[in-house]
Amino acid sequence: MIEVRSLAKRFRLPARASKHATARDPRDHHDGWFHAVRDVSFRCAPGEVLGLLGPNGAGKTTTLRLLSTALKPDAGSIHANGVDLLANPVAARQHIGFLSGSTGLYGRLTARENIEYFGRLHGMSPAYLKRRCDELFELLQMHEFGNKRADQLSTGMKQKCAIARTVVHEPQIVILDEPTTGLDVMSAKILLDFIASYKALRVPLIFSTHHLHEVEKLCDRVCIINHGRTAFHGSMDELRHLGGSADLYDAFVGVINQGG
Ligand SMILES: Nc1ncnc2c1ncn2[C@@H]1O[C@H](COP(=O)(O)OP(=O)(O)OP(=O)(O)O)[C@@H](O)[C@H]1O
Repeated sequence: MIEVRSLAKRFRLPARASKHATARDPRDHHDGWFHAVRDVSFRCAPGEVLGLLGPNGAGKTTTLRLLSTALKPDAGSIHANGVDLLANPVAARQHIGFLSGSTGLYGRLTARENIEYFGRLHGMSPAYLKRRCDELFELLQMHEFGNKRADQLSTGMKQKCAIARTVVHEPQIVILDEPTTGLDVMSAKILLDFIASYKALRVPLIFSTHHLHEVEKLCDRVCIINHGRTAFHGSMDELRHLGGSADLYDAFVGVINQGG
């Protein structure tokens, strides 16, 4: 079980920017800091997929970077099965697979070499790594371009490769930032099936998206962030019936409008 409580993260603003702080975004203080994430809480149990939603700039990527321990929060806690991830972020990273916005692939290596490289960094043995690569190539349907250099791959191919790299070491927590960006319909379907397969593995998976149909299809639980705060956290059923209509789009818009 992943439990995130009251996370907060602020960024130092350049002097000129803080002078021009606007009243429009409540996170924009006149104190020289931008309070990107102010109070975010949610949980995700093994076998659950949690969707992180919110308007552009709401704080989703920052929250996922905090969760992955790439960024250190100013306040709040993150526990995985009762273990405090922030107490030992280096050890925590061994158990986390984090797909960030950038693919982070080495252009001169082939798709397969990239995945193998990251597997070796995680200390996987050659036999285990081969088995795992074969499995990922099958699941993500990557055979066609496995031997192509990463800098010659299409956007969608790169994204599949980046996802394979993220999960090569069979992490106990999977965090994906907008994983279907740039994927065509067929590739997105392969990826959505791949995400769904984590339910059977009982590995908690958290992903951000702007696509409500993906949430509808995959998620057990949803966290909606607005202006750096959790505006809604609950099950899909709770979200659907929030405003009386079963429509996800209406529910999402209602949560955002209510929060201001
Ligand atoms: N390093 C930083 N320094 C200053 N501000 C930052 C920094 N990183 C993020 N922000 C600001 O924090 C806010 C939240 O950004 P974040 O990338 O988390 O949003 P998001 O919800 O992922 O948005 P999107 O849906 O557009 O990807 C934005 O206003 C962004 O400009």
